[in-house]
Amino acid sequence: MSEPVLATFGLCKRFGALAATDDVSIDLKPGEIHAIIGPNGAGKSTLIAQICGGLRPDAGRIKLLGRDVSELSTQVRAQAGLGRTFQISALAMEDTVLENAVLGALGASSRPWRFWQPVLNDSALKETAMSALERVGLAEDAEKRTADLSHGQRRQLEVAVALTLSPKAFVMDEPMAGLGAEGSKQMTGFLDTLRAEAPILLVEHDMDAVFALADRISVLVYGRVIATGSVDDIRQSDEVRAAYLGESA
Ligand SMILES: Nc1ncnc2c1ncn2[C@@H]1O[C@H](COP(=O)(O)OP(=O)(O)OP(=O)(O)O)[C@@H](O)[C@H]1O
Repeated sequence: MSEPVLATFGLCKRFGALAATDDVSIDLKPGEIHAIIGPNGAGKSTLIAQICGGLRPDAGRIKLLGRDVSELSTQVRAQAGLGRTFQISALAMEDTVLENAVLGALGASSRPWRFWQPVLNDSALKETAMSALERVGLAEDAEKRTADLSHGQRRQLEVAVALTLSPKAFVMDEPMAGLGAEGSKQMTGFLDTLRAEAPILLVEHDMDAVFALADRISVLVYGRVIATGSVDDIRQSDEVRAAYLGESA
């Protein structure tokens, strides 16, 4: 069986008396999309923040490609291959599409920040950024102001920014949010192709997308993983239906 690209071991995070994540051990295997679902407040964002380095776990470890990254900063984890997209856009709206992508590529660059040279004159960074924009179908919009993109295009740009880091694993927080039916369908198709590049840990409320994409689903309820399995396993689980799916049925 193939080694996981990303794995958590017993992650815990408490906010006062509340266990936002409680002994969460999940993994992400090469080529797969592993979806994390759960009701509002289940701990999904807390889990992602711990994996990506924004929140320090009270207990537990995180490994990326077998390397313990638990003590590393968000930026170093990104440079080590953790590609992240956010629930709320982290793009600079007044900058162009290309500038946003170049800034992403700069995060991956191991060269020191050459502030005497305008970033956009760095042809290597620009090339990396343009090739990421091409991958997501935004090359023709490179000179547009990011604020002038549609919501769906901004989501694609976020993926392009993550792509500039040549990620070994993606962690995506609700990439379908606000996209509408057609946009979700397009993004679903895109993520389906992206898994060949790097596996995706996908937090998503859009169950059509989750059921279409996920190789495995883990269900988080009150900070605990109550089930992990295939789409069929999860759909047929009485425990999951009672705890989660039943809510919206
Ligand atoms: N900084 C914080 N301080 C206190 N409580 C917090 C903090 N962050 C999250 N929580 C609480 O921890 C629990 C888990 O929150 P989290 O945002 O991780 O859930 P979620 O599954 O991502 O929810 P949603 O689907 O609504 O995004 C919630 O009860 C939330 O109120």
